[in-house]
Amino acid sequence: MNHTIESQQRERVRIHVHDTADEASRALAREIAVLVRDRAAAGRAAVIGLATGSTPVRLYRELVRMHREEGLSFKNVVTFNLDEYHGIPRAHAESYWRFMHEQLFDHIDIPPAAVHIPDGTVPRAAVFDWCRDYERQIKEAGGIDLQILGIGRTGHIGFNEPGSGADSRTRLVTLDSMTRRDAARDFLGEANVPRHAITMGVGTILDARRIVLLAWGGAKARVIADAAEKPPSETLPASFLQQHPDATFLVDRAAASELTRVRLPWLVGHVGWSPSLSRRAVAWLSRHVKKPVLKLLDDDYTEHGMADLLTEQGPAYMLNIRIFNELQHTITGWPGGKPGADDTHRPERAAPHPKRVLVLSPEPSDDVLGMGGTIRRLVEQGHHVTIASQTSGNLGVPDDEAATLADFMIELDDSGPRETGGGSGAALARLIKQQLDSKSAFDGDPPELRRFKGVLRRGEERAALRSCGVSTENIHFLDLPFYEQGRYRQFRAGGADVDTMVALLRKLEPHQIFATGDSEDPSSVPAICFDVLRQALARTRDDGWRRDCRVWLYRSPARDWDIAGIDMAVPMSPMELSAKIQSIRHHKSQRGQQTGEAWQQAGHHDQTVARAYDEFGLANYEAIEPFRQWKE
Ligand SMILES: N[C@@H]1[C@@H](O)[C@H](O)[C@@H](COP(=O)(O)O)O[C@@H]1O
Repeated sequence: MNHTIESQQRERVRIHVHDTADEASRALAREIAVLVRDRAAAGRAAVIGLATGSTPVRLYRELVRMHREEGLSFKNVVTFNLDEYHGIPRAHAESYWRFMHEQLFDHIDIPPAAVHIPDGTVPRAAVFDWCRDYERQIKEAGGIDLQILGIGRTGHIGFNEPGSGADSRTRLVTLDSMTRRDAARDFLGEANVPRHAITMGVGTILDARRIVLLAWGGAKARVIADAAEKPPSETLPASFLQQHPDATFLVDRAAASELTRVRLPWLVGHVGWSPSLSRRAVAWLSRHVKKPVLKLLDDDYTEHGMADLLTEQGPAYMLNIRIFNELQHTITGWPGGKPGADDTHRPERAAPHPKRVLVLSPEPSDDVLGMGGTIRRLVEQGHHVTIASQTSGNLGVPDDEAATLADFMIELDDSGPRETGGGSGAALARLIKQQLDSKSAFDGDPPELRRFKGVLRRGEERAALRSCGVSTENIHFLDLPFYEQGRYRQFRAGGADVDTMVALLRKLEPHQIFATGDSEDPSSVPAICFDVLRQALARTRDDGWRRDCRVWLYRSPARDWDIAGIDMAVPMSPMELSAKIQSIRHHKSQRGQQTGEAWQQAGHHDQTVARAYDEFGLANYEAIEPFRQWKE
């Protein structure tokens, strides 16, 4: 394994970091095209192992484009898919069979007989023989030339969960609880996620001549670093790829962010100590040696590879105080700026006051989850707060929630048209009930049902924001078209989405924009919403109001932030935290979709940030909502 340079010395597998997932996907598509064409020229088949999930979607789009625009033919291609849920029919909306056809096979000229996907409908008693036959077919095809992989947060490849050995073969497996939780969104509730799957084994995968594992977004960063830098072990099946002679991880910047060369570069070579890197290093050291910053000694620095930082910016006493002050200055109870105060060391400017503040929420509940406490403060401190929910979020509403509301409306109507007015509402409710009754588990919702579910989320959003003090006329629902016309993993934002965003920005001319989703999985709703904002900001770059506008990022509910990356920390008292939790609980349709309710997670994350500030030697708050300033 001689591929590493100094900064990559901890990496036990080849890793290519691309700026974006699109760029990485295009690079892999080019590699596949070369393989396919070379084999065609030699009169031979190219055997490719394929993966499902959000991750390879961009790759498949690019291959379809190459087929349509560049004449890339798949007539000599044979494919073997990694895995499939067991116990769901092919027609199920979430079957991998359907996924592969919708994403790729229906759009290219691959012969149907050349496509192999594990069969999730094989009866339990026949699975063992079926799996052996799958292995035989792979061998007969000459083995896999190139295997494409995604990675689950448990470190699984295919559905080889922790505990899968390096010599495991194609078989029936039980899904891990984290994997089922991650799939809960697609299946509208964890309870609907199948418990079993058929998957190629780790050994089957390792037999491929070349392997490329793809990963995008910050949620994958930890598992990518572990899979690349820790010794191979069954607890993290992707780590076995280290033992393969030709395996590559192809990742975007966000997914690379936990690699030692990115997170702790001073441990693997000489670095230039920029202010932000010094801050990160000191925060890390304090956590690592479990000492508040003001107690760090020169020896602590030198023993942890930071002697040159001391030489440049020390001694420890001076450096400690400087970083202490920097982090101290991120804390503010005035997220819109403190009017009339000296703002030299405050995260936000004092003037103008009040500010026009725009809070963007990818789906209706993201705003209160990420910054419910801060929204309340901004309103209390007299700012003009407008909230815009970018998408309707209707895909996130379980059927039974819609049924409950429809029943309620029908009941009102049945109890006497005079009192209720009767009429169109109840007629709609009856239509919704009909649609729910006749809907198969395999299909998407008809447009009326989606609108109805959207209305439900609007009601919840208004209730949640009302409890934060925001008045109803300041709540906008953008219903961005990419979401209304799409479904999970198939979203595609376009000009109409950006136009909507630009129109809102120009109407409000905000001094502050709060948004989220910047380093998420690029096919997730928050990431697409952020990208739409980014494009709208690029289009309005020369508008006069932009000179006085700051963009703040709030944290997505699923992840912790290192305190060194926080530019503004808004503390909450125990009362304020419980008020925030009450606001979140108004999003009733979102409850019970997974173990660990959203409000518990949000509270837990805010308390984790507060604890990190405390352990660093700053004030001890109940909870903190963190923000980062975004720069183009
Ligand atoms: N069986 C699939 C894996 O093959 C995939 O890699 C993983 C990650 O999915 P995503 O790409 O959506 O993050 O999900 C599932 O568990």
